[in-house]
Amino acid sequence: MKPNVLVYMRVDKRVIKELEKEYEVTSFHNHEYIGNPDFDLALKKADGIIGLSLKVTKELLDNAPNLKVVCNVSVGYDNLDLEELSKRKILATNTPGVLDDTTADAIFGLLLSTARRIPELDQFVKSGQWDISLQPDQYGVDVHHKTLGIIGMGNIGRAIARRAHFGFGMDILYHNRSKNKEAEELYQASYCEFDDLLTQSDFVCLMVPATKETEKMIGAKEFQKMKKSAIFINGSRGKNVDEEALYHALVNKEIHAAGIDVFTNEPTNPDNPLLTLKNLVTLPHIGSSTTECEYNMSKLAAKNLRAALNGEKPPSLLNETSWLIK
Ligand SMILES: NC(=O)C1=CN([C@@H]2O[C@H](COP(=O)(O)OP(=O)(O)OC[C@H]3O[C@@H](n4cnc5c(N)ncnc54)[C@H](OP(=O)(O)O)[C@@H]3O)[C@@H](O)[C@H]2O)C=CC1
Ligand SMILES: O=CC(=O)O
Repeated sequence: MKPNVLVYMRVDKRVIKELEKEYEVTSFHNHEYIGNPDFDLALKKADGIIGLSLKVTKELLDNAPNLKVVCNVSVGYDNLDLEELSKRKILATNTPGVLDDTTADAIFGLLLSTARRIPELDQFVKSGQWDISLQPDQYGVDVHHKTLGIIGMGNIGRAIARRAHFGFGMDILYHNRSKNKEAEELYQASYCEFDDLLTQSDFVCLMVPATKETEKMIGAKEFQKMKKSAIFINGSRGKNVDEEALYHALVNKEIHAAGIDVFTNEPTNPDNPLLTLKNLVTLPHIGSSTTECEYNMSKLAAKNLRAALNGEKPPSLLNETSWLIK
C-alpha cells in the first residue's frame, strides 16, 4: 500500500505530479480546511504533510494518528509546534538556502520602491496627473552609499548585504545574537548592539525568524530610537513588529517611510489602517515567490518528504532530537 500524503497550498504542480507516482496524494489549495470533512479524512490517513504555512498545532496532531513528517515549503517554521512534533517523534523540515537570492531581490526591491516612491509615482503617471513638472515633495531619497542596518544577518540577511555592499556601496551594520564572520569579511558588515543599529541606520531591515524572543521586537520604543529620516523594511514575519506602533510612527513622522512584505494577520484585512498611508509600500508576502524559486522550494520539500518516508534523515531536518530517538 502506498503511503498517504496530504498536500497543502502552493506546492508546484510538477512536484505534485511526481509525488502522485509514489504516494496516495490528497491536495488542498486554499486556507479553508477547518471543518472540511475531506481535510479531516486526509489528515487521519496522512503519513506525511507537505505544504505552505499549515498551522500544525497539538489539536491538529491529535487528529493525525499516522503522521511521520511535516515538510514546510518555506524556510520560516513559526507555523509548526516543534515541541509537540518532537514529543510525538514526528519529523519536521523546512527549505533553507534555496530562496535566499530570490527573497533578497524582493526585499531590496521593496527598499528601493519605498525610498524612490515607485508605486506612488507609477500611479501618478498612469492616472494622467503628469501634466506639470514634478514638485520637490514628490522626490525620493538616495539609497546608494547610505547605512543599512540588518537585524538578522542569516542566509537572507547576507544575500541582502551582498546586494547593498557590491551594488549600492552601502555601509552595513548588523545585529544578531552571535557574530557573523562571513558578513564581516565579505561585505564589511559591522556588528552593532540592537539600539546602536536603530539609531545609526538610514535603512533598518528586519530579517529574523518569528520566535517568542522576536515577537514585537520592533515597537514604539524602537521606532522612536530610529532617525526621523529612517526607512524601515520588514521582510521577516508580521508578528515581529507592533503594527499599531508602526502606524503611529508613520503618521507622526517618527520615521520617514516603511516597506513591508508581511503582516500580523495574512491576508491582511482591507480595513487595516496601515493601508491608508502614502509613506508605506506593501507586498502580499511574496519574498520567495517567483516561478523558479517556488519550484526549487517544492523540490527540496519533496526531497525531505521522500527521505523521511523512506526512513532516511531528511536534508533539512528541524527537530534533530526526533531523529536521534527514533
Ligand atoms: N518575506 C518572505 O517571503 C520570506 C520571509 N522569510 C523570513 O525570514 C526569516 C529568516 O530567514 P533565513 O535568513 O533563511 O534564516 P536564518 O536562520 O539563516 O537567519 C536568521 C538570523 O536571525 C538571527 N536571529 C535569530 N533570533 C534572533 C534574535 N532574537 N535577535 C537577533 N537576531 C536573531 C540569527 O542569528 P543568531 O542566531 O546569531 O541570533 C540569524 O542570523 C525566516 O525565518 C522567515 O520568517 C524567509 C523567506 C521568505
Ligand atoms: O516566508 C517565507 C518563508 O520561506 O519563510
